[in-house]
Amino acid sequence: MEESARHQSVNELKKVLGPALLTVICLGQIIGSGIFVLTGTAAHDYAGPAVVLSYCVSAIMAFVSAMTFVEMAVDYPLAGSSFNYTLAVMGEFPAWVTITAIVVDAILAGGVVARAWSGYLAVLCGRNSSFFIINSHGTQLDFVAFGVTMFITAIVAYGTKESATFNFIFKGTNILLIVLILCLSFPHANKQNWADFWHFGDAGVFGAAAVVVFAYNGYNAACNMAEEARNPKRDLPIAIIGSLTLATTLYVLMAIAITLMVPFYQIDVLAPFSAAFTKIPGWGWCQYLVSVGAVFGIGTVLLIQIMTITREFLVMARHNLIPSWFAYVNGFTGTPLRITLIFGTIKAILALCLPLKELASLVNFGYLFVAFMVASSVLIRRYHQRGITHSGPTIIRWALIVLFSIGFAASYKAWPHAKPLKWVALLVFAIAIIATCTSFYLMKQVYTPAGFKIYGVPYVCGFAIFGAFFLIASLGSEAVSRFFIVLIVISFLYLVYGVHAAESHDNDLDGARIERERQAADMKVGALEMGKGDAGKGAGANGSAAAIEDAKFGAHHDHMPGYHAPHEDVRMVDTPYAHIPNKV
Ligand SMILES: NC(=[NH2+])NCCC[C@H](N)C(=O)O
Repeated sequence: MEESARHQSVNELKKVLGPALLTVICLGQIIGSGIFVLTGTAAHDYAGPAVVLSYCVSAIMAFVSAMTFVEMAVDYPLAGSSFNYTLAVMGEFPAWVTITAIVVDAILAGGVVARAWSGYLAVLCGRNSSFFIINSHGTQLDFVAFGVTMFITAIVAYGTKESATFNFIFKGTNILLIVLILCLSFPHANKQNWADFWHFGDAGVFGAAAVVVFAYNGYNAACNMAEEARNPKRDLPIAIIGSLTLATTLYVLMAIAITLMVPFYQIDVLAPFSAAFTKIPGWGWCQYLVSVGAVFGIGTVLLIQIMTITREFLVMARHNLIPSWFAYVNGFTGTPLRITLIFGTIKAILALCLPLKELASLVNFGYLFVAFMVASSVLIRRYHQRGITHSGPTIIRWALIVLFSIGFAASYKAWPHAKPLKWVALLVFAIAIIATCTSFYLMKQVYTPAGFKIYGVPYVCGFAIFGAFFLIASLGSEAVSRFFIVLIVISFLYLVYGVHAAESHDNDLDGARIERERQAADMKVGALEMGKGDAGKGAGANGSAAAIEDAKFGAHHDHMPGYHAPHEDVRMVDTPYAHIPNKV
C-alpha cells in the first residue's frame, strides 16, 4: 500500500544524504532564532541567570523525545515522519491531528523565524531590529522576511543535495561564529551577575524552559528527510543525537556567557548578544559578528523548515488526505516541486503580513503536542498489536499516564502559593505516573523493533508524555485555547474532506496490508530456510516485521521467496502497514 501511495509521486525522492549532511540538516533547523532572540526574553522576563537551567530542562525533554523519534524513524525511514508514525499506530484521525500540530508549528514558526532574520539583517546594517518593518494601514509589513522566504523556497525546490550543501556551508559558518562569540564573551564575565541566580524561582525556570523549547525544535528534521537518506538505519540516530548534543552544549555555554556578561534585568529582549557587546566600550564591533552569525544561523532554520514540512505534506498527499496532485516529485529536481513552491509562497505571505511574534507560543504547543503523539505511538505499539492483543490494558495505562501528567501540571500551575497542598498533590501524581509506567511490565511486550530501540520504554515514553504536558501548561492558557480552536477547525475539515478522500485509500490499505503480511510470512519461512534463523526473533506475534526488516536491508532482498519487487528500479524502503499492522 505504501508503495502504491509512493507511486502517486511518479518519481522517487533522490537518496543523496549521508550522516554528515543529515546531522547538519538537524543542526540547520535547531540552532537559530531561539538562541539568538528568545534567550533575551527567557532571561529578562522569566528566569534571570537561571535561564541556564531552563536550557538544561528543555534539553532533557528534547533528548527523551528525540529517542522516541529515532526509534520510529529507524523503523519507518520514510518522508513524513511523525505523520506516518501516528498513522500506522493510532490511525488516521490522530495522524490528521498530528499533522495539524505540525502545520501550525511550521507555518507560524516560519513567520517568527523569517522576521527574526530580517531583524538581525537590520542590526547588521547598523539599524535597529524593526528597521525593515513598514506600517501600512495598521499592518506591519516585512518585505525582507517575504523575500528571504521566497529565495530559500527556490533553493529547496531546486534540489535536496544543493539545499543540504547550502545548509552545510551556512550552518558551519554559524557554528564557528558562535564559538568565536563565546570566546569573546567569557573575558567579560562578571560573577556578580549571578549573585541573584534564583531571582524568579522554580516557576521562572520552567516558564523559561517552555519558551526556549523553541530553540530545540528541529531535531526531527532528519526523520522527515529519511526517505532521502542513504542508510537511514545507521545515520538517523547519529544525526539526531549528535546534533542535539552539540546544540545543547552551545546553548548552555551561550546562556552562561550572556548572564555573566550582563545583569539579567539589562539583557536586551530583541537582540541579547549584539546588545551585550555594544555596552562594552571598545567591543561594539562584535555586534556585527553576532549579526552575521545570526543571519547565517536563522537562514538555515528557514531552509530546513521548508524542506522538512514539504515532506510531511508529500506523505499526506500520498495518502489522499490532501489532493494527490501535491504528491508529485519532479523528475529533474527529484524534489516535491509543487508542494514546495505552494507552501513556500504561503509561508512567505504570512511572514510578510502577520505579526506572528505573539503566536510563537502556539508553535511550541504544536511541537510539544507532536512529541506527545510520537511518544504515545512508541509506547502503544510495544504492548498492543491489532488482532493479537486487546487494546484495553495498553490504552487504559496510557490514558492514566496522560491523566496523571495533566493532574501534575495543573496542580503545579494552580497552586503557586498553597505550598503543603501543592507538594502533596505533586507527589501523589508523580507516584501515580511512575506506578502506571511500572505496571506495563506486568504485560508482555509484543513488538520489539529490529533496529534502534529504547530501553525502559514505559519510563522513557511516560517521561516524554509527562514533559510535554508539563511544558504545555507552562506556556499558559492562551496557547492551549488557541490550539483547540485550530483543532476544532481541523476536525471539521477532516470530517468533510479527509475522511471521504481517504476512504477508498483505506480499503486499499487494508487489502494491501493483508497481502503484505502474507508475503512477510513467506519471507520469514524463506529467511529461515536460508539460514537466517533470527529473522523473526524478538518480533513476537508480529514476527513478520523482523523478516521484512531483514529482507529490506539484507543483501538477499530480491531473492526472498514471496517477495515481489513492486517496480524494477524502485526498492521499497518500508511499508508501515506491513511492518506494524497495528492501528489501535
Ligand atoms: N518547525 C519548527 N518549529 N521550526 C522552528 C525551529 C526553530 C529553531 N529551533 C530556532 O531556534 O530558530
